Amino acid sequence: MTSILQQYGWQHYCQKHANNLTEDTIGRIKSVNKTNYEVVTSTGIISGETTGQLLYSSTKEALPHTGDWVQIMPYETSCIITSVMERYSELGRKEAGRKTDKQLFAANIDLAFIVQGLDQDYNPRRLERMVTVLNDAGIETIILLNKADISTEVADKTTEISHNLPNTRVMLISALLNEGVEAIVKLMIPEHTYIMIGSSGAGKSTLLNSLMGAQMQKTNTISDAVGKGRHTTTNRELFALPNGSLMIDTAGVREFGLAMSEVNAVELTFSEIQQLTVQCRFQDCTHTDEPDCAVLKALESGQLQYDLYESYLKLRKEAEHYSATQQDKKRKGKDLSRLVRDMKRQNMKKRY
Ligand SMILES: Nc1nc2c(ncn2[C@@H]2O[C@H](COP(=O)(O)OP(=O)(O)OP(=O)(O)O)[C@@H](O)[C@H]2O)c(=O)[nH]1
Ligand SMILES: [Zn+2]
Repeated sequence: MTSILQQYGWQHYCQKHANNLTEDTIGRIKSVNKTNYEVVTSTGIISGETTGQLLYSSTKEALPHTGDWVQIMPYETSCIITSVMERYSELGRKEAGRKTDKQLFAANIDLAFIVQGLDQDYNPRRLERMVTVLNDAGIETIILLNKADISTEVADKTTEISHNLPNTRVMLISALLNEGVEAIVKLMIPEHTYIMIGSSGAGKSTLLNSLMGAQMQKTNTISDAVGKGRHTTTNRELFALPNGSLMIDTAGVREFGLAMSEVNAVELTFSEIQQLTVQCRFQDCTHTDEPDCAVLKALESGQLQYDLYESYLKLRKEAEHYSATQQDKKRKGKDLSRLVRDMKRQNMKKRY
């Protein structure tokens, strides 16, 4: 019989980070509520708090987050978290109002599903941003275009996204009607951890419901072992699905700013542009004003679309800004938006 820890991916984690810890001293964070944690342990799902030392000696980022594996000391019916174990992936965003601080969403994720509705939620630029962030975090990504049942331009929109993001798998679903969900269930691997991200109203909870089937338990996830009727107000929670996989739901995530360190991630996302860049005359071409730039040529000929190029420049600028290295900082000096405007103007002149 698989233990509850195995169900929550302990063996999968051990394949990534070998260790000789025993199951009774470890746990996995299911949800976070300020300084209180819901922890999956060998004895069940219990509540926990960090030691004072961990709380006061850590940056926000280093504190336990949903999906984290932690070392614990059982204490009566709850536990004390003594340390956070090494993460194999982490997903974060830029903190509002701050320049480079990262706010973590979740840790130890194998694959991310970006859920976007084909209604007014549909926004290719936002998808590109999200894919870029996930590329940067080294997390495999699948785009789920939801609400296929009520959209009129399903084929056009799907083609547009597949064209702009050819390296990212796109799946069409209707979470509400349970269409396309079986295909998702099939590709999920037991013990692997998945996350759903997307705007409020995209259909994440509906999809989670579909994936959970009859076992949906969102409103009563707090273990009775804790004995408190505490209602969960967290917006990030790890669920064990009937298919043996784990899913983190991130309800209410509206803004998804970039917290990228790698400019390369932007290039990876815009593979259409990346393919052109190898044809530029200069290896360090910024594709903004250099002679014999293949990207600029493609823009002129209409082979490359302006909005995609603009999106690329914007994201690259953000990534460069975030990047800590001096070399990258030098490159960000150019007024890219003005440049794009000038180029558009030039193009208009040519046309008329
Ligand atoms: N027509 C249609 N409606 C859907 C579909 N999926 C979700 N909806 C509806 O869209 C609305 C929002 O869905 P939710 O699942 O609550 O969205 P969410 O992404 O969880 O939103 P937050 O919890 O605010 O982050 C609900 O009224 C759903 O019934 C779908 O495939 N088709
Ligand atoms: Zn170039």
